[in-house]
Amino acid sequence: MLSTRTVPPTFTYRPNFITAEEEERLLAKVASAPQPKWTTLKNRRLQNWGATPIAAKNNVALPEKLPDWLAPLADRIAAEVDSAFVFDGTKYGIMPHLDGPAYRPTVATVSLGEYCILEFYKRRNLDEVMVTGEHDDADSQTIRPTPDFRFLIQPRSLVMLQDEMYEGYLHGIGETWEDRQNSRVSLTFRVAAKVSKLNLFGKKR
Ligand SMILES: O=C(O)CCC(=O)C(=O)O
Ligand SMILES: [Fe+2]
Repeated sequence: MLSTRTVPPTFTYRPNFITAEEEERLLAKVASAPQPKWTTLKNRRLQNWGATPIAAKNNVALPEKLPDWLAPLADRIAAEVDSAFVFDGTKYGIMPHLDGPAYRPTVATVSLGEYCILEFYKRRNLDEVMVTGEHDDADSQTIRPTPDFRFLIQPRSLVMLQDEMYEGYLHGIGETWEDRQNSRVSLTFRVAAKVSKLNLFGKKR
């Protein structure tokens, strides 16, 4: 961390939020998901569970339950969490971005397997990229500015970005050049801002 004084209070870091046994169970569940559940991005792949805001539908999400292996963890974070993304592999980092308005301004991330360096950049103007959970590393050739602050995020920890940290700062993950023992898997939990009253079959709930 470069400076504690400038970090807004809406950043939360809880080391050892889950136990090593829970971490192992979650990693096994992620690994056993059926192949079509994975979407491959440039530098990582993702699984989406629960509500997914659909950009083409003005970010309205279809209601969908979290699976049994994610729901208890989501409940421990907040009762209303309805959306989870699983990311695998961040060796090449993630460009600074905002998670965007499709979700309420809180994101909670549980890290598994490996550490990462989470970097924050104060948002300078309102035109800066707005991207949602599926954004990827499209412009990874861009030179990164120096972050305003950065944190070492350990596996099994919980990170929460809320309000000012969610909306007033871009976040990204630094590239890691050294060979690593493990790949990093992250579980990001959010609450969709707008959920449709229709279920998956187009019928009213
Ligand atoms: O993997 C992480 O810790 C965060 C990923 C992220 O920022 C995102 O997918 O929006
Ligand atoms: Fe993000």
